[in-house]
Amino acid sequence: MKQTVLIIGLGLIGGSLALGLKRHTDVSIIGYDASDQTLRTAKRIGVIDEMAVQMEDASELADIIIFATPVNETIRLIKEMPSWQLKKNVIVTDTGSTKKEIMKAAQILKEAGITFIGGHPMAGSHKSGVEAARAHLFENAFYMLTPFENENKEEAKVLSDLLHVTKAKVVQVNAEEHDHMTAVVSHFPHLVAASLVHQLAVENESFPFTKQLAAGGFRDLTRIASSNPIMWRDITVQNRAELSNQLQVWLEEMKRLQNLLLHSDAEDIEQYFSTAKQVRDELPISKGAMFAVHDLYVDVPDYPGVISEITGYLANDHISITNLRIIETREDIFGILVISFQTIDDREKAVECIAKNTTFETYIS
Ligand SMILES: NC(=O)C1=CN([C@@H]2O[C@H](COP(=O)(O)OP(=O)(O)OC[C@H]3O[C@@H](n4cnc5c(N)ncnc54)[C@H](O)[C@@H]3O)[C@@H](O)[C@H]2O)C=CC1
Ligand SMILES: O=C(O)C(=O)Cc1ccc(O)cc1
Repeated sequence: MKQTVLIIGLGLIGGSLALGLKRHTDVSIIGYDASDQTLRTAKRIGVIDEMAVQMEDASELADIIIFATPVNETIRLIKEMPSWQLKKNVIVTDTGSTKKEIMKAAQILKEAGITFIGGHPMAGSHKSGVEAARAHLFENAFYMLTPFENENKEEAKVLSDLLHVTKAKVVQVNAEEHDHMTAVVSHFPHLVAASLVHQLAVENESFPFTKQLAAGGFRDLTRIASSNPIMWRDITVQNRAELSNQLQVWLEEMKRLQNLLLHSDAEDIEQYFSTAKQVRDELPISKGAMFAVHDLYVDVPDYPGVISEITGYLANDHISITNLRIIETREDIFGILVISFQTIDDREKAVECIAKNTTFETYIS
């Protein structure tokens, strides 16, 4: 039976879900966004099948309603929902980065006999907006569902089956556990990234050249500080208690580091980095999670036009690249061209394409 899915909020996550869910042949996607321009763009670039002019009217037609709005806005809309005309068996879910406050607000839906199952795909990026949406965003990433305890087992199965097509790994957790774990691996790191950028801004006043030197490590560590401030304001406000606990743990860790710096010998300092390296190296990094960048290294001779030659071959085979840089070029020897792709699949096609057209060696770090 054909399912109608209404997605409210057509930014990075709502747009990516719409594109992912379109892989179902028997699902029709209606989209709504508070921004008229976003709504029109979503229709024009084929992210949604139909535009909803009024959210409340479209909700009458939906079997599944997905809120992909900033988390404070999601709570506001959930509170309005009992006055909407909805299908009897509708399943309502969201994609918000926090779950406790959202589940608390959704009590009102439970009391009105409307099924609500919280959701959070653990994949995304610092980018926002419908133009950044990608069908493959959720591939291999965990997608957490937070149904009310001992409720909606069948509906959770319907939702999992629907989401399966995105190739995400759907798991169920409770909202408290969710907010604790995401504070550790996502929300608190965001505060640290923002604070490092603030530290650089202050430093830059006395040493303006510092900013120019902010390369590799600093950029890797602070990429997420370029995310949407409104989204992170809402997440921080909703997960304040967990974040404040994490901050306390961090301050204690910084105290330990301060002692190490001031009083320990080189061996203990090395041990600190070794333990961190070991734990970091053993992290189970999922292939598709988060903002994946798949680099391909190409040994290229240093002659004029070599880069356009390679990008030309890739363009002929319709392989999109997301970034391009050269590390180390010296006259008369091979340089290393690093090409970034959005998917592993694109990178594999690029390896074949370069092998077909050139004698340049390619390798993956
Ligand atoms: N960006 C990320 O990496 C991830 C974000 N999330 C969560 O997903 C949700 C959406 O985030 P993004 O897609 O990144 O944000 P976004 O900023 O790209 O898109 C949000 C969209 O919601 C629309 N919107 C705002 N208020 C609205 C309202 N009242 N009615 C209808 N539309 C409204 C905006 O116009 C915008 O198009 C947030 O709750 C966020 O916490 C979850 C996982 C990853
Ligand atoms: O850009 C990144 O690496 C992210 O961490 C994206 C992200 C942002 C918010 C989430 O709730 C989940 C993932």
